[in-house]
Amino acid sequence: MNAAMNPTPVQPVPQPLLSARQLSVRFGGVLAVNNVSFDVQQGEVFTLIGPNGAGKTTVFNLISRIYTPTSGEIDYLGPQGLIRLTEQAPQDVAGLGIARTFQNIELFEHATVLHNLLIGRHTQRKTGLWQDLLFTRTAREAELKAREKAEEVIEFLDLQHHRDAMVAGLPYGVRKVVEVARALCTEPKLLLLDEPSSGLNVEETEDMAFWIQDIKNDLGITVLMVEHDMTLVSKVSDRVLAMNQGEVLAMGTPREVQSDPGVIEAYLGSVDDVSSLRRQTA
Ligand SMILES: Nc1ncnc2c1ncn2[C@@H]1O[C@H](COP(=O)(O)OP(=O)(O)OP(=O)(O)O)[C@@H](O)[C@H]1O
Repeated sequence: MNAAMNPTPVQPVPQPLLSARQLSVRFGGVLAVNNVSFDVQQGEVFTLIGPNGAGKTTVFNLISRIYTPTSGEIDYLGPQGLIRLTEQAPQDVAGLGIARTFQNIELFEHATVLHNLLIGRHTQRKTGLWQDLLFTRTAREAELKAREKAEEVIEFLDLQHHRDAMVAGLPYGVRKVVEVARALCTEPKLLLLDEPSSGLNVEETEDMAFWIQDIKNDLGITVLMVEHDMTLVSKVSDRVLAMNQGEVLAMGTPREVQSDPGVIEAYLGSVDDVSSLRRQTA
């Protein structure tokens, strides 16, 4: 058999988990997002950075379906195959394997850590109201599975010590981890983290970086985050998308984006800021 009859096998290109195409969002006279396209690959940590008002949160809210784009679309490789995410109802997003945390923690303050996790898991429940009320076998099995998952996540994120504590009494850094835990209880394919380091001190931010790496490496979950702390961004991101005034400025590895002249000028502003960024990411 000659070489022409036995060609080198072509490696299949992995399908992106999420593909945003030419997204634009207009709020009255403000073009918050202008023709933004990007792919998020399966298993990567993809981070949106940019100065205040760049449009990061708006892009984030398009993915979690809080907003609908003025134009453009987002495709997503969900548990049932490729779907047009921008056509899904907001309340269906969690059921599609997309979980999120919030910049300002949104937990039930007067419930324990375990109960918050069980509530988070509720989006996965396939049982109906009557099954739950009558506590049928299916409902019992779902309840058992929810508890197993919650315990597994508590152990994974080292929250055993806080398992039965009221959220209201926990330090802020622990609450941030509980929010991540609640999201993980839904067994997401895509985890959206909105400024995971906001409000955390240096040590807590380092811990958060470890958790994000473990979530990616040990659980194989794809992470898309908005983040300002460049130390955290550089440590955990595979790729970074820098935005400014609603537009894409640069996309690439943290190092590539950080040395992009457009990013340095628009995002960092001054030479002092650039040196401080280099020190942080060295
Ligand atoms: N619901 C809204 N109604 C009107 N304007 C909005 C709305 N949401 C965002 N904007 C505007 O869109 C632009 C982009 O805002 P966005 O919150 O997406 O930026 P950001 O990059 O997340 O900023 P930050 O880092 O401060 O959170 C800003 O000019 C903002 O004022």
